[in-house]
Amino acid sequence: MTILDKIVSRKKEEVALAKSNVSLAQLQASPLFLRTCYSLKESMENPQRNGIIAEFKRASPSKGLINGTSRVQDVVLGYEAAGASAVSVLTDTDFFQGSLADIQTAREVLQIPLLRKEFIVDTYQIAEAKAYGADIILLIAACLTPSEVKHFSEYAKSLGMNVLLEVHNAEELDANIFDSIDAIGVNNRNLKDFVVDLQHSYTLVDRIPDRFVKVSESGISEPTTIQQLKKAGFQGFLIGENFMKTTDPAKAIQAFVKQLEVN
Ligand SMILES: O=P(O)(O)OC[C@@H](O)[C@@H](O)c1c[nH]c2ccccc12
Repeated sequence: MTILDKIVSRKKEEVALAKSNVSLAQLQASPLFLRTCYSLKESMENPQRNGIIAEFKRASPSKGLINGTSRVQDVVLGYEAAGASAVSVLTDTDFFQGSLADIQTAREVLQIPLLRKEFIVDTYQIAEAKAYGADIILLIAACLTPSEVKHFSEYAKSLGMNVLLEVHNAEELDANIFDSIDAIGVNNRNLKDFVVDLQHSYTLVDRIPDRFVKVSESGISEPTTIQQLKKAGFQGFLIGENFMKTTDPAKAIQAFVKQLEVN
C-alpha cells in the first residue's frame, strides 16, 4: 500500500463522517457559497502578478513538521503582497496538519484566487471548498479515474469554480483532458514514493494543450528555476516548502521575488 492509497482510504472515511455532520444543503446555505469566485486564468494573465501559487503547508508526509508556528493570515497576506498569482492552502489534517478553518481564515484576508489543496474523492468536498471560501479545486489524476475527473470538474464548473488537474506522467495527462479543466499542473513529486524531479515538467510541458494554464508543482527552490520553467512554457509555479521551512515565509517569498526581478 502506497502512502497515496493510505491517504485516499482515510479521506473516504473522513468524507463519510463530514457528510453525516453537515449536509450538502447546509453547505449550500452558507454565505460564501453564493459568491463569485476569483478567476485563476485572469490572475495568471495579470502582468502585475508573478505566476507563483504560494502554498501554506505546516507539515507533509515526506518532510514531517515544516512550520508549526507561522499564522495562516500573516503568511497568505505576505504571499499576496509579494505578487503571488494565487494562494494554496492544505486542508488535510491527518497528513498535512491543515484544516477547513485555514481556508476560511485565508479567504477573510485575501483578494486573489485561493486553492483548496486536498485529496478530492467526492463532490461533497467541492461544495465544502466553495462554502469555506476556495476558488480553485485540485483534482489529482493519480487517485481518480478519468470519469471521476470529468464528473468532479464539471460539478466544480457548475459552482463557478476553477479546476487544476494534477498529473505526473503522460498517461495521466492524455487520459484526463476535459473542457471543464482550467489549468494543468505537473507534479514534480511522485506521490507514491516522494521522489522529486523537475524533469517531469520539462518532459510534459509540450504535451499540455496551450488552452490550459500550465503549472509546474513541487521542488522549486531557486528563482532561476522559474526562469527556466517559463522559457519551457509554464505560466504557474506552485511553491510551498521553500517558503514555509523558514521562520518567516512572508519575508522569504519577498526575497525570492526580488531575486526573480533581478534575473
Ligand atoms: O512544498 P513544495 O515542494 O514546494 O510543493 C508544493 C506543492 O506542489 C505540494 O505541496 C503538492 C503538490 N501536489 C500535492 C497534492 C497533495 C498535497 C501536496 C501537494
